[in-house]
Formats: sequence, structure tokens, C-alpha cells
Amino acid sequence: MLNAKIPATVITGFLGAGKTTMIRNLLQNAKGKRIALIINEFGDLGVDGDVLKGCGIDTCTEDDIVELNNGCICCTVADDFIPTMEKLLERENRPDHIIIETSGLALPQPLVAAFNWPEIKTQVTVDGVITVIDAAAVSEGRFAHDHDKLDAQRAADEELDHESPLEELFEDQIRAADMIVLNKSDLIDADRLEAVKAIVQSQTDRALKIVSAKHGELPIEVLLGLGSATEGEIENRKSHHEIHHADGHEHDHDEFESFVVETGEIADTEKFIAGLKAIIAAHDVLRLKGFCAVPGKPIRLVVQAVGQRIETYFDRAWQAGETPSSRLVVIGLHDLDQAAIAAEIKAAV
Ligand SMILES: Nc1nc2c(ncn2[C@@H]2O[C@H](COP(=O)(O)OP(=O)(O)OP(=O)(O)O)[C@@H](O)[C@H]2O)c(=O)[nH]1
Repeated sequence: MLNAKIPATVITGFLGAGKTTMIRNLLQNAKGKRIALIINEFGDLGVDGDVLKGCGIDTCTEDDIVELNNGCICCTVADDFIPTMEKLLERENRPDHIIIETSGLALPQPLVAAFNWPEIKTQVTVDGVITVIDAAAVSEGRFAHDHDKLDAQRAADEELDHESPLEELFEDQIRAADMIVLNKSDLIDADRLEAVKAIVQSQTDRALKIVSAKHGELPIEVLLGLGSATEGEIENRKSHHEIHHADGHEHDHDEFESFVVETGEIADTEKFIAGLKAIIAAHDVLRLKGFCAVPGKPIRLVVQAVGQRIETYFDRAWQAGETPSSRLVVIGLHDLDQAAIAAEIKAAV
């Protein structure tokens, strides 16, 4: 159809839920569909974009991947997102579908609302908001109320008017969804998965479309083509922040912080992983990821940690002009002891 709006899918979900993994799978099964990707990440190291660029899929070249790393996309809509979309729409070779991966800390609501801006509304529609959930983490109670921690936060900040930041984000990302993917279903049994489903559904009165997946493996027909036009609905799916600050008070991500640690080559991966596990537990690190150099290996080692689960694999050769190095981004709640964590990671190498 001439002048049909381009569908855009927003993929959201907490840190490490499996958004990038799901997108990689989608791109590998795109069936010729030309997909443009906008990737937003928390932290100064573009790991997600780099992982996807490393997967060499014809229908998604490096030009089709745009990284927005100036902060969470929900806070940089006007400065970053809208101009990026405009540039994408000016291209001669327009994409068939646009996929936007938000950072794990983003509120999807302001992003979806941006599709009502006149510059965008006439050309693009939100096909759907897909929220990826780490079903194992939910089952372990990671997003449930931690009363002690919350009381301590309240004692430190009398104006704290909300639940724990993790719990709030969990709820807000679910409230915005057209579809929920209960990911990492390989890590829990069927009963626990059912229990997670019930927890997720209890976050909203709307009946949610919920599917489960391992490594985000779902057919493209399930994920794309929902035809939700969510931009017209988003007013009814307000986030905690929008409800508490109807006066336009700025949203920020002060509750979370990230920093990058540069360290030496990893001679013994197993020892390093054991060291990282201890550091993650001791400092309550939520997410750690990056690329490392291994002595004598021409390829880089990807390190991915979500809580105590750590995965490593080699993805691609170090390229000409790249100096093999080890750089990891560490993300956690505010007040991480950055100096101690950096020193401990360096000592674990
Ligand atoms: N066991 C298991 N691991 C998974 C699954 N999906 C993703 N992972 C792993 O979980 C880790 C995080 O996956 P990502 O896809 O990078 O998660 P993300 O949501 O993009 O992470 P951020 O962008 O940092 O928020 C990686 O080590 C993945 O391999 C799954 O279904 N099962």
C-alpha cells in the first residue's frame, strides 16, 4: 500500500531479561524483511549494538543499527529519539519494520507517547510494545518487595514516594506491554512458570497476551504484526512516575548507576568467572557485561552476567585497528562502591 505507516516494535524489559538475544533471533529469522534497529543502552559501553553487529545478518547491516547511548531513551526522546527517527524516515531505502530496544531501565511510556508527535505520527505506528521478562529472576523474587532495603531507602530519603526502583520498573514495563515474553523458561519448571505468569498478569487489569520462550526464540509472526497502534493507547497505561508527577517533574535514573572497568587479559576464564560471582554477590551488582581479551586468542570473549548467572563465549575476531582489551560495564543500584569493585575485578583477572 502506498504511504502505509511503517510499523515499529518497542522491545523493553529489565536489565538482562534477554532483549538483545530475542532481537538477534528475530533478525536471523527475518525472512527477507528489512529491519532497522534503534538500540538504547544504560552505561557507556555499547555492548548490545556491538553484539548484534557481530552477528552478520544480510537483512540488517551495520547501517541499519543505530545506537542511542546518551542516556535512557525515555529521557532523551526530544534530543535523540525523534531526530534519529526522522533521519531513518528520510532514507531512500526505508525499512519494512523498525525495532527499538530500550535500555533495561527505561520507562516505555514516554517513548511510545513520542509516536504521537506530528513528525512521526503520519509515517510510523507502534506495532506493539513487547516486554521481555526474566522468568527465572521473577521466580527467585528479584522484583518483589525487599522491605528492609526499602525502609533503609525511605529513612535516607523522606520524600521517597514509591516502591523499590526494581519493583516499580517491573510494573511499569508490564503496564506498557501489548505482549509479554516470559523468557528463560529453560531455567524454571512448568509450575514456577505458571506462578510467574500469574504475578505478571496481576500487575494490570488488562488481559495480557503472554508467551514463554527460551533464548527469545519465537517466530517472527508471533512478535511482529501485532497491529496494536499503541501510541493511541498509551495514555491509559501510565507509569508510576507519570502518576506521581503529573506536574511534569523530570524523570531520572538516579536510583541506578553504571561505570566501566578496564582490566587486563583474562588468562583463566573459570577463575575470573568465580571471582566475578563473588564480586557480584558482595556488591549487589545487577548487571555486568563487556568484551575481554584472552592471551594468544585472536577473538574476543563476551562476558554476560545477570545476577549470579554468568555466560562467556567468543564472538568475533578483533578487527584491524582494534586493540584487544578487556572492558566491562557494571550496573547496580545507586551507591555502588565503584573503586572497590574496580579493584576487585582487576585482582580477579
Ligand atoms: N538460560 C537462558 N539464558 C538466556 C536466555 N535469554 C537470554 N539469556 C542470557 O541472558 C544474558 C542477558 O541477555 P541479553 O539478551 O543481553 O539481555 P538484555 O535484556 O538485552 O540485557 P540489557 O540490554 O543489558 O538490559 C545473556 O547471557 C544471554 O545469553 C534464556 O532464555 N535462557
